[in-house]
Amino acid sequence: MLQFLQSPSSTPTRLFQHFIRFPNSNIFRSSQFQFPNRTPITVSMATLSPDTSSEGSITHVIFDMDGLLLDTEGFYTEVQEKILARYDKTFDWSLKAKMMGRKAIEAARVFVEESGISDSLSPEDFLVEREDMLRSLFPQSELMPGASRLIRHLHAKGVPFGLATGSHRRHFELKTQRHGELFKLMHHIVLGDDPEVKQGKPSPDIFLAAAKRFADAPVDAERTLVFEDAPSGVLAAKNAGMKVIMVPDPRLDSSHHGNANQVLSSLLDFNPKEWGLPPFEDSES
Ligand SMILES: O=P(O)(O)OC[C@H](O)CO
Ligand SMILES: [Mg+2]
Repeated sequence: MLQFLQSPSSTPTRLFQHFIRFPNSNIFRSSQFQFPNRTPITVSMATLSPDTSSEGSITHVIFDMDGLLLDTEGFYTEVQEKILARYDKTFDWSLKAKMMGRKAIEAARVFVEESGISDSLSPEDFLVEREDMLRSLFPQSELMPGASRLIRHLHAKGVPFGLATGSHRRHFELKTQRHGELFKLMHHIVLGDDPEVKQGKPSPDIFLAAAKRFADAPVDAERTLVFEDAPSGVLAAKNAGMKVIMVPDPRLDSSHHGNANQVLSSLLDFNPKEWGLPPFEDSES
């Protein structure tokens, strides 16, 4: 049974789920979720089969962090909803989709311009305003379902893996302060304020930098598998020539799924064998 978010304030309940398998073996999953105090939403999600060129070939793995390993995207949403409410505006998922995964200043520019408040609030002032609120929330960050299991599995099997997050150093430290033991298992970590990351996702900079830092670099981009939750991150991985599995929030519009090689509802659904990686020992996948 899948779990979604571990934060008690945002945990949805799955009301029902259907799976339909089509002849090309793509699986379409339709689920209805009930979020606390909200009307139920229905999510249809394609779990795309990996294309044949990726099967059996992955040698290295790169993880995104926010919204993929850590349940932190809700903090950004909460704070940005509060800021926009001051201008009698609503923060919705179409704007969220354009911001997530990006470097802070790049996301800030999108926020003030797309919401139409750039005459009243500069991107820099927006970052200052949200900073106090975020700093008090980030230490509460919880792991996403399946994150610990997957990281510990890859580590135990000797598969090289690293982290590539748009988060800058100060935020990274706050978000991971309760999860240091797990993040220490990463071979290396590339942050959004790394000098080599000239442009944030969807530029490939951060994934190219992460690929260069493996002990056995250079690595083959086509044999590198990225896990991402954000549309900008999926594009960044594809722009780097890598394979990408998207694990999106169910509220993200499914039009953003198309660029990924595979879309999963949860890291718990990942099947390493499909990608030539050692299978989990606690299940048949
Ligand atoms: O999703 P990440 O880990 O690249 O982080 C990006 C921002 O900090 C949050 O959207
Ligand atoms: Mg992310």
